Amino acid sequence: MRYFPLITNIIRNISSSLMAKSKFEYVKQYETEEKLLPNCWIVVRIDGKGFHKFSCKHTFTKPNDTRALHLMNKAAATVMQEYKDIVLSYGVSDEYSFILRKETALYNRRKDKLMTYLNSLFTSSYVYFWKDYFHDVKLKYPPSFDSRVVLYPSNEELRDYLNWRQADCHINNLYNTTFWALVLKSGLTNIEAEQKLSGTVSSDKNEILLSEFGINYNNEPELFKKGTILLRKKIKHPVHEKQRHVIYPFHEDLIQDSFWKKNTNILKGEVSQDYDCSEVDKLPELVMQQLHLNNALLKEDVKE
Ligand SMILES: Nc1nc2c(ncn2[C@@H]2O[C@H](COP(=O)(O)OP(=O)(O)OP(=O)(O)O)[C@@H](O)[C@H]2O)c(=O)[nH]1
Ligand SMILES: [Mg+2]
Ligand SMILES: [Mg+2]
Repeated sequence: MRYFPLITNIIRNISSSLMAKSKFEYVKQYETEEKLLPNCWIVVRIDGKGFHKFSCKHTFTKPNDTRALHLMNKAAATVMQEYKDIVLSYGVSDEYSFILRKETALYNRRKDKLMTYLNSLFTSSYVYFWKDYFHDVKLKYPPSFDSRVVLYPSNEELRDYLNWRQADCHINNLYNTTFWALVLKSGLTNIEAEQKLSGTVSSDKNEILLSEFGINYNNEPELFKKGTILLRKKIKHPVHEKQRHVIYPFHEDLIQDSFWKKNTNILKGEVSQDYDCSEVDKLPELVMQQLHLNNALLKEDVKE
């Protein structure tokens, strides 16, 4: 009988902790969830936090670092492979926009779920694949990205959104190309270069590039001038000829109607389209990786 008080104590403790669970659970009611409007295009745009500093710390090439841009594309392609309702992604500099088809029912269109899953998969992929693009350049600290969701009710607004981002890419790239030519090739200070460019229009910058540096801006890489459009395409595997879905990078003008006439599936909300990539040896590296091919292997296989 002398154990009785001990046992009652234990029972009291267990029951009070059980009660505590239900007593505290009311806080769950404070959670809210936002469902995105039906029948609207969903755009999730992510952007690197403080990439001005990040690019300096990791000695990115100025004004464009091809390794960094390809790493961004790899991270975005990883997101598209996971989320099939993304019909198009557009990337430039330290940002990427993901376009989900109007009808998507992914996570019941819960805003928090969509935004945080896309962002965290992008961010972890950026870190995960870092060494494949930067090799012996060590990642000095963990990068992070912000994200926002924007809804567009019409195709016209969606197209204008993408036009806006690509026009921004063009304006910034023309400015940066001229600015860094003045600093790195003519020895101007940053302030002098800024002063020289203030008040100039596009044609003035084209003229400076051509007359002072012999650079024809039109011949700059499309990756820099247009950014990257990722689309899901069905292509014929170059070796065993089976149809395969891949995320394919394009560096084209999406402001033109011709882009939308070629890629009719996007506005219809169809997630992929057949693509005839007849020039096998010109397959982008990003696609080669998805087909588990490397250049040497491909050449051998194609010869056979
Ligand atoms: N050198 C170099 N810098 C780059 C490259 N891509 C992006 N950056 C840098 O990243 C910056 C991105 O611009 P923002 O996103 O407006 O600025 P941020 O510093 O990231 O600041 P927040 O986005 O407001 O956190 C550019 O201004 C560049 O400094 C690149 O290829 N080469
Ligand atoms: Mg940024
Ligand atoms: Mg940015």
